[in-house]
Amino acid sequence: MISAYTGTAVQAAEKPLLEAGVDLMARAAYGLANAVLWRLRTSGRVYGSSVALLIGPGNNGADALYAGELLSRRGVRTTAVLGSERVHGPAFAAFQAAGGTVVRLAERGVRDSASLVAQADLVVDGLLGTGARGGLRDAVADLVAALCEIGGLQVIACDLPSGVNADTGEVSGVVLSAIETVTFGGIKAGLLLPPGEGFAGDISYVDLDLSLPAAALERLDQDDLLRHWPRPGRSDHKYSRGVLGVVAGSTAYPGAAQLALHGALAAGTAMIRYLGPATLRAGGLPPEVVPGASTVAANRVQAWLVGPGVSDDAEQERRCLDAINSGLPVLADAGALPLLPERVGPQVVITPHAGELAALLSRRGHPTVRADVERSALEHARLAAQLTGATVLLKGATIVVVSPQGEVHSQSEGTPWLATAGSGDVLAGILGALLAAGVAPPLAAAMAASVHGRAGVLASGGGPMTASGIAEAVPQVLRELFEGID
Ligand SMILES: NC(=O)C1=CN([C@@H]2O[C@H](COP(=O)(O)OP(=O)(O)OC[C@H]3O[C@@H](n4cnc5c(N)ncnc54)[C@H](O)[C@@H]3O)[C@@H](O)[C@H]2O)[C@@H](O)CC1
Ligand SMILES: [K+]
Repeated sequence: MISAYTGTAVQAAEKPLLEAGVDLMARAAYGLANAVLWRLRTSGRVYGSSVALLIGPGNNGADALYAGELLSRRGVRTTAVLGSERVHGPAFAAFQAAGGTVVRLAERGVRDSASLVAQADLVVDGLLGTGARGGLRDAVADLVAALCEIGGLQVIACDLPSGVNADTGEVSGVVLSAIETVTFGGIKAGLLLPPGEGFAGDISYVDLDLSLPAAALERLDQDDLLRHWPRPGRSDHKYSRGVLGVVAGSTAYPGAAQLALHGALAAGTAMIRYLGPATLRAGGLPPEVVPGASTVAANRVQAWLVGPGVSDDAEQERRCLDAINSGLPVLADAGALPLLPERVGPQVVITPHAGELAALLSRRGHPTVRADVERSALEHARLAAQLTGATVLLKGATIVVVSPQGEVHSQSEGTPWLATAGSGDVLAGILGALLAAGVAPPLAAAMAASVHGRAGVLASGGGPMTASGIAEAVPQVLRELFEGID
């Protein structure tokens, strides 16, 4: 499990150590300098290479300056570009004493400074850290905009990419994309949330031995999947493993039902009862799927998956609503989202993409458009969880899961190739399988997101794939997970 924290929580945890005289900054700078040295070494040489340091007014700039001091002492040509008048005095003095060159943005100007920085082998972004309020401003913003336009820079972010909110991952204004972020004391939640994660690159963690509070966000890893993924025991039979009821598809969209069913079967559901249009029931279903009784109440299941491909079909919509109101664990996706009652119980999971979440919030008196959700994904997912009472899985390159109790997960194992028609239906199937097996909604949502992403990577192999391909890859992902146990 990867745990992440708010900037405020990390700062509060630093306080007692700082008061006890522990030089946390030296440890942070040492970790940062080592990350830079490793990058320089793997790309050729350390001695004689050049590193540009972008320096802001606070302790984040100080970390970068102290790292610059260490690099200078290793024979790296270091140039600090000071973005503001204010700079951490002792760090600045140490950097100069080690032979670092200083350039002031106000004197050198944006264009000249940008071309100087662009010539360096590596750039360290030490402009803003956890003390930032909003994004980069004025000439510093212009400098970063110019650097983004030049492109191709190898940037290492100090603690977090400047302009990314440490707590929420929101991005204000222009941000330099890093190949790596070296973060101190605790991984900041904003590095694992969209859109901030997209700027962070690889995340390296420098442990400062802080006593941290409960995590603000958790990300499941391979061990968590292995620990929690349901596997049949010797005494299990097809019913005891959890029966899933599926209300999906319509005459207009039969494919969505197929994909959701494939997803659920691939993820290990041993018994599925399907409710849908007669055309699909009469031969269009995977052979493993059992046609269910026509009403929700007449089917014995452990969980429901409702909504994929449900459109303009009053009978299917009625079933979706009955399933949502059944009191059983239920995943409501796509066509079921507009049918969601004002409030539901915590056994309900919804899986909107940004546009669907915006529509759901707008229907509940919070006018929202897709771009708002994309800009501050966590805030909107959290609001939807509070308003509806459901666990919310917000789809995207980084998937965010928020429970009505406020637990936050994020997963981003996927590949951009996953953005393909039907991919969400397969995800719904995987998640439905977990709910039917009795996994609690927030954990089920995070595990489904993780396995869907992994299956996408496997199916893609670096190229295009189909949604069916994702479902076909799921058993292999699980086989690799279970390898060597039992
Ligand atoms: N507390 C500590 O001793 C440690 C802190 N560490 C570093 O310290 C950082 C936090 O330091 P600070 O609290 O000084 O925060 P920052 O380095 O983010 O600087 C905040 C200062 O910048 C100014 N500022 C805020 N928003 C701005 C904006 N949008 N544009 C321009 N200026 C703005 C404000 O004057 C504020 O005082 C962490 O990110 C980390 O890099 C590490 O060295 C580990 C130990
Ligand atoms: K930074």
